[in-house]
Amino acid sequence: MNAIEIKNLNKKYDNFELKDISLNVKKGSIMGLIGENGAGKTTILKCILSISKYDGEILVLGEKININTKENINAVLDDVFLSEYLNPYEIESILSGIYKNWDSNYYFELLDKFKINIKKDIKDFSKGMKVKLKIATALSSKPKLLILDEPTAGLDPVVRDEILDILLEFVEDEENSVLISSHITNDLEKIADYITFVEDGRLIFSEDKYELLENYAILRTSEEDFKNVDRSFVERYKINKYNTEALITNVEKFKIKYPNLIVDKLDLDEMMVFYAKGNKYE
Ligand SMILES: Nc1ncnc2c1ncn2[C@@H]1O[C@H](COP(=O)(O)OP(=O)(O)OP(=O)(O)O)[C@@H](O)[C@H]1O
Repeated sequence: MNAIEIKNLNKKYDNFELKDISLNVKKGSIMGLIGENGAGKTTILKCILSISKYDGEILVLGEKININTKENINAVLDDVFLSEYLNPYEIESILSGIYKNWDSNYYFELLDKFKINIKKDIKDFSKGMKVKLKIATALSSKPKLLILDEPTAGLDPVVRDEILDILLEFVEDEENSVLISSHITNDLEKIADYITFVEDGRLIFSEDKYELLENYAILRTSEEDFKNVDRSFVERYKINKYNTEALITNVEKFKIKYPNLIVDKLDLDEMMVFYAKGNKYE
C-alpha cells in the first residue's frame, strides 16, 4: 500500500508551474525530496497537505485528504508555533485537547531525550530546539504519515543525527511513513529508502535510493571518446577545457558496452549539480 499517491499533479503560480508530477510514497518507508531552491518541493508538500489548491489526484493514506485522514497526518513546515510566548508545558495542554491520539507520556519522553526545558518560553529557544519541539509535537499526535519540509536546515550535525534517528525509529514498525524535503542530501542518504528529484517543477526521478546510487555514475573521458558514447546512456554532460564529464545511467550495461571507459560512483549532491548545470541531449 502507498501512504501517498500523486497522479498528474499540476499547479500554476504566475512565474512557476508544477508540471504533471506523479509519484508514490510506500507505506513504511522514508521518501526524500530533493531539488534546487525554487524547484517546487514546498509547493508539492503543500498540495499533499491540501494547504494549496491543485489539479490532479492526491491520495493520502488511501483517500482524498479529509477530516478523518487529517488525524493521521502531521507536518513540520517552516512556520511559527502557536505562540512564541508559550512554553512546551503550556503547548502540551493545548495540543492534547486538539489531537485525538495525543500521547502525553511520549511527548515528555521526547522532550527529555531532546533536553528541552518544558518551562522555558519558545521565544528563548535556539533554532535547533524549536525544530526538535516541533518534531516532538508532531510525533506525539501519533500520525501515520509525517511530512517535513527541510527540518534539519541550519542545525548542527549532532542535533541532525538525533532527528534522523527519531525518524528511523518512527518508521521501524513499517506502519508509519515519512516524506522529507531537504538540501542536506547527506541526511537523506543516511535515512531515505527512496529519493524523488524535482527540477523546475518537473519530476526527474523517483527511485529506490540503493538502485539509484547503483544505477548512475560519472564518466570522465576525452571529448573524442565521449562522441562515440551511445546517447541513451547520457543523462547530462559537461564539456570542460581538458575533459568531458557525463552522468551515465544503466551503468552495468554501459560497463559491458564500453569496458575501456572508466566510470566513478557519485553521491546525490553530485547528481543534483549535474542535473542543474549539465547539458542535455534533446
Ligand atoms: N504563494 C505563491 N505565489 C506565487 N509563487 C509562489 C508561491 N509559493 C511559491 N511560489 C513560487 O513557486 C516556486 C517554487 O517554490 P517552492 O517553495 O515550492 O520551492 P522549493 O523547492 O521548496 O524551494 P526552496 O528549496 O528554496 O525552499 C518559486 O519560484 C516560488 O517563488
